[in-house]
Amino acid sequence: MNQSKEQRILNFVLQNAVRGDPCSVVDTIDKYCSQKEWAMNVGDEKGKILDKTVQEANPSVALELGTYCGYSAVRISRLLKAGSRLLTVEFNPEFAAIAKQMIEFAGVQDKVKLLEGPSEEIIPQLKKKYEVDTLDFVFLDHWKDRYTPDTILLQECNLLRKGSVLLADNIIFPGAPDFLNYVRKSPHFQCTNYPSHLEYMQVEDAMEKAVFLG
Ligand SMILES: Cc1ncccc1-c1cc(O)c2nc[nH]c(=O)c2c1
Ligand SMILES: [Mg+2]
Repeated sequence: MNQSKEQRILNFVLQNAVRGDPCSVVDTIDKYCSQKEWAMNVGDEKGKILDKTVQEANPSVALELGTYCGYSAVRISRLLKAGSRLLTVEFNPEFAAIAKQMIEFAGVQDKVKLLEGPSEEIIPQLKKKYEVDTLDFVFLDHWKDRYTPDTILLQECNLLRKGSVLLADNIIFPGAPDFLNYVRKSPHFQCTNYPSHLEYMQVEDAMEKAVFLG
């Protein structure tokens, strides 16, 4: 049975990155996906915007929607202070299996909890099942059609507090026009746009930061 692209990415990391070194895992994925096979990791250019936003938020509890191979889970968790945690949600079981191994190889498994299933089912479970009070940071990088309903669901579940930071990938490509419209028109969010490029390509993309105002 021939391997998936995601398995090939993981194998390249296992053979070329340094176990327990999150930066080397991130750099090795970027090397493979820029030189060998494109894949939908946030990448290094938008990754630097993610880094700055995470460092500014300095979250105790962070949520990622869309784990994929674990690139941004490793990238985010490497910046978390002691005792902080990242919950990352992946719907696709094959991707979740790859990400689990990627997270363990990077040595960040004590900071990262990988939750497998649809975001609309997992978000309502965060308070009771995963002992979340409120979320300090949310990275939206799953499916563009879920950005708006999941942002509404986070509010309905009282998971956001004054100052909670949402950061959304792929605002231009593939694009999330309804999400952009929703957060920019809402009196409950203060928005900032960060122009960038699609990972590993010279195609325009952008990230949008939306800070919840309560
Ligand atoms: C897959 C793809 N093809 C061409 C252009 C862009 C994409 C693309 C890029 C991403 O960063 C994505 N992030 C999360 N979820 C996605 O579905 C996704 C899709
Ligand atoms: Mg993306």
